[in-house]
Amino acid sequence: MTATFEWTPDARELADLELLLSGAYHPLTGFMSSAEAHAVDDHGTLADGTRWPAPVTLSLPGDHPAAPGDRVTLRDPEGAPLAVLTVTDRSGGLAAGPVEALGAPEHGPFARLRLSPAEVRKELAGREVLAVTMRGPLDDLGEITATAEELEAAVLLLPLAFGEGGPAVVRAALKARDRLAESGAETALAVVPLAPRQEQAVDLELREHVAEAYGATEHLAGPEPVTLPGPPHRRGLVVFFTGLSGSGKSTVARGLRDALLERGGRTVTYLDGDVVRHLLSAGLGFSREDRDLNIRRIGFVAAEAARHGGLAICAPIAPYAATREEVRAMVEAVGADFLLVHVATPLAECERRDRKGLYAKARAGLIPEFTGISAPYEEPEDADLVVDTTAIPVERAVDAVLDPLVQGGWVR
Ligand SMILES: Nc1ncnc2c1ncn2[C@@H]1O[C@H](COP(=O)(O)OS(=O)(=O)O)[C@@H](OP(=O)(O)O)[C@H]1O
Ligand SMILES: Nc1ncnc2c1ncn2[C@@H]1O[C@H](COP(=O)(O)OP(=O)(O)O)[C@@H](O)[C@H]1O
Repeated sequence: MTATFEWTPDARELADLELLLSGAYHPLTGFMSSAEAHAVDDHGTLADGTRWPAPVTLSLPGDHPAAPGDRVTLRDPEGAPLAVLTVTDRSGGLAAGPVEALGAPEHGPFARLRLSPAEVRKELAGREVLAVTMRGPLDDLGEITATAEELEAAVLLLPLAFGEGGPAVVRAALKARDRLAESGAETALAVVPLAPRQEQAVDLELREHVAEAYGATEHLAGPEPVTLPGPPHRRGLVVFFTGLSGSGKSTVARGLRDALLERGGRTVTYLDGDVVRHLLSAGLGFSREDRDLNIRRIGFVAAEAARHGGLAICAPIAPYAATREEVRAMVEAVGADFLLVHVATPLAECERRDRKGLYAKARAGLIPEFTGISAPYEEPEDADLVVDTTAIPVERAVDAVLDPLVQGGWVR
């Protein structure tokens, strides 16, 4: 019996899916099996000997029930169905098989410029085409106009828009198109959601394949973007405190917030653990699943604040290392910095303080899954700062966090 399941691929996989469906990855029509991906890695060829530079795969956790013969509806993060994958192989943590589109995908900015290879080939039919794939601005158009003239070719700008920087690349391509038009070159433009590959040679070869699918007879790779991160005092920053209940997270986090507001110069979002649990995470308990969801929600809000250059302070227990790492990745993905502060006050001292009487209750077995007593706290191995508040006044603990922020240039 064929069963139908659901899955939401990650951003890179969704970008690959779009290219599979649009024909930009011709002759590929689906995701590769792990054997096919290895063959591509080892020999640079598909099973039939066709050259192909990069694995195009879809990860599916081992405990996902889809088996060969089943169908999986692939959805975007907002839940819109994009395609159906008919599973032909499940090994190596992957799901392989052909994909079929389900309606037209929804796009964000510059949706009207997401032309398919067939549309572009039709527009430029019968012409020599010089395709220029770009991930950053084209400062010097001389080489492009000279090559196009020599080949008597139309220019096809293919901004490779993926991730946060995507819209900026498309804006750069639109500018270049205007300047090329002024110089009299016939110019077309299509946005291609091709995520960069780590190895430059692989990336270049894949760009060439995609350009060819769009009808290119020649391909020029635009310069790599030079990303100069802004100065630290303008970059987003998340200061994420973690530690046992009673270790001093809230006290130090509040002190830091107040010190920053007194200095001025940065907008501060303070996500207090208790306030979060009353609003954002109301209804969640203290199972591993609920704690993880709580921390992901905090991370999401903090990353949104940091995306726009804000400084966010969070102070939950956050007992699990993997979840803290997820939050670090979420924050770094929006181009902001992440500072993990381990408030490493030992359990004995937290229990001695027992500010809310919770440790006594936990010892008496009245609170199940209490961190440090009957639930784990995974000590961070990746803390950027460690502060033990056992024997220091609050002001010193606050300075221990504020000083590195000033030293690092995040706060002036
Ligand atoms: N079972 C159990 N374990 C740990 N803590 C408990 C529990 N039940 C209630 N509380 C109270 O909830 C506060 C911790 O909530 P957090 O949101 O920071 O926890 S977590 O990060 O989701 O693990 C924590 O507050 P703080 O003392 O400010 O850390 C406790 O007061
Ligand atoms: N150096 C210090 N830094 C922070 N808290 C301290 C310090 N010394 C003593 N404390 C006391 O420890 C307790 C910490 O509680 P709290 O900040 O609510 O911890 P958490 O948010 O980690 O549960 C407070 O009663 C605070 O006054």
